[in-house]
Amino acid sequence: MKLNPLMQGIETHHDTKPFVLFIFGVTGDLTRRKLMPAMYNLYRKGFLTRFRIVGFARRPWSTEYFREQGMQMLEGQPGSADLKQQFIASLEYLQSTFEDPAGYERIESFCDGFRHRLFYLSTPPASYQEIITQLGKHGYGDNPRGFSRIIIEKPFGRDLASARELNQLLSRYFSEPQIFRIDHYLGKETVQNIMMLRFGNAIFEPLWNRHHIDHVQITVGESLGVGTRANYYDKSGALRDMVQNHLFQLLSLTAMEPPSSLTAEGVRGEKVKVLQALRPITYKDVNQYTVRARYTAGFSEGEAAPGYLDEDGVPPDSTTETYTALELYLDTWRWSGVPFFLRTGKRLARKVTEIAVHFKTPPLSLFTPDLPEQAQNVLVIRIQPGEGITLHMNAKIPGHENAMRPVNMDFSYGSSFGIPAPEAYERLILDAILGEATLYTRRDEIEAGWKFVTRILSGWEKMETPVVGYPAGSTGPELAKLMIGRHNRRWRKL
Ligand SMILES: NC(=O)C1=CN([C@@H]2O[C@H](COP(=O)(O)OP(=O)(O)OC[C@H]3O[C@@H](n4cnc5c(N)ncnc54)[C@H](OP(=O)(O)O)[C@@H]3O)[C@@H](O)[C@H]2O)C=CC1
Ligand SMILES: O=C1O[C@H](COP(=O)(O)O)[C@@H](O)[C@H](O)[C@H]1O
Repeated sequence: MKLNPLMQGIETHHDTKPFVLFIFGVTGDLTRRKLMPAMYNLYRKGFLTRFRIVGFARRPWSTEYFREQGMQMLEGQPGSADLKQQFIASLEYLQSTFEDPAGYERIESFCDGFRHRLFYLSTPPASYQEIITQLGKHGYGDNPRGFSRIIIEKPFGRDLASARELNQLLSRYFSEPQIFRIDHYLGKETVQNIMMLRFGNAIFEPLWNRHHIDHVQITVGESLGVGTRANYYDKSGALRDMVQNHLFQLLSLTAMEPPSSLTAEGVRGEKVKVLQALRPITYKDVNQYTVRARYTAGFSEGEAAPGYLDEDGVPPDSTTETYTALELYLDTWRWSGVPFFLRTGKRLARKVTEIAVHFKTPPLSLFTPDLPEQAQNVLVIRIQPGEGITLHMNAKIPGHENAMRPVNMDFSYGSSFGIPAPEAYERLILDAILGEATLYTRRDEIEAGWKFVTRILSGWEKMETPVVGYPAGSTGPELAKLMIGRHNRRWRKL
């Protein structure tokens, strides 16, 4: 493959076939912040040879205006102005509403000279059905001359029934290998590294089970509040927005059995078994194994922060949770009896995503201090920020006594590799172009996750589970501390 002379000399390993990418909802926030920079960076790094990006949205933009906007979307990205102009020249605009069949009839005319097509649905979820049906009815699910793929943003449904409905609709027009359901956590380097850590090193796997592991904590904390997204978020809440997708992906990768191959089917086949092995939380147990909460006024990063109910766009009678914590069990030989504690929330003390594997304490205590918690080895996989892995262990304090204290063994991506990790969307879009689906969620995975979560949602409704408060900028509600405290364990510091 010939490298563009303006490119920065980064070696590429894949050669993509010429394709047209249709972005539905191209005037929206996701395209501006993530998709356009990701496509540009793939181009800059030499992954894309011949391509066209067609923006499909309602606003009366022209192709010229779209290109101007496109340049603005690349502000702050590396590379010369000439390189950016080269990239921008591949943009075209198709103005239409999603409901108007005439818009879809024009799609073919943007494909001249290109055999392969991708349709990216970066739109309000309420529009997915309309767009899929229109694409299907216009025959874009089939493409005898090349590939035709569809990428769908989250949220994929809002419960089991709606996720199934969406899957059924998709399957009328597209086959499973043509469908790419996005979970951007799978595009994060550190998330991909979970499998490398577990299956690329011989030392962890023998310990990775109920004989040696006491419990696992998975935390996705955010310091930001709901921001400008109340309209979407208030109809969703933390359980739907974060647990069903991102936290369940982290759980699956942590708890899965080794796949027999690294193919999409091999990996996804093992991941789905984890979700299927989750012990269901019945409505009677919902208040024991789950916590729901929302932030009240407080201080976040040194500034006064309003409570959720006072955020713009949040209805005064909202009962949406901005925090949830779960105690989960996997009914498998490997994990029987090992609790998995999951928590996620907005407006917490800091932004942190991590998986902490807490190992059992030594069977006999020989050294001081004899504090079980300190003696516990913990392997912390830091997804973000400060990407890396830390092993907490105990070491002798220098001196004449046999005293010990916890110390850390650290691996940091920044200092070990010295190159910035690509943005999640970069990797994910490239994989869709290449037809590689390992980092996308399969139909049965989505449905298994929703099945578990929908049961909790109806339990909350039936038991009228209260939404307790936690101050903005805090480490979460007291109830979550009590939940984990019942087992003489406690959450890691946020
Ligand atoms: N933004 C983010 O950070 C994230 C977003 N997502 C998901 O990505 C998707 C897109 O999000 P986002 O970009 O924020 O959404 P926006 O609301 O910013 O953009 C919506 C887009 O859809 C277009 N649109 C809406 N209705 C119609 C219609 N009837 N006909 C034609 N065009 C229409 C809008 O066009 P116009 O403006 O011209 O009216 C706009 O381009 C959502 O599913 C969201 O959940 C997922 C993770 C993060
Ligand atoms: O999907 C979503 O993820 C973000 C958090 O993503 P991260 O990459 O910053 O960890 C979350 O803020 C948002 O509510 C949710 O829709």
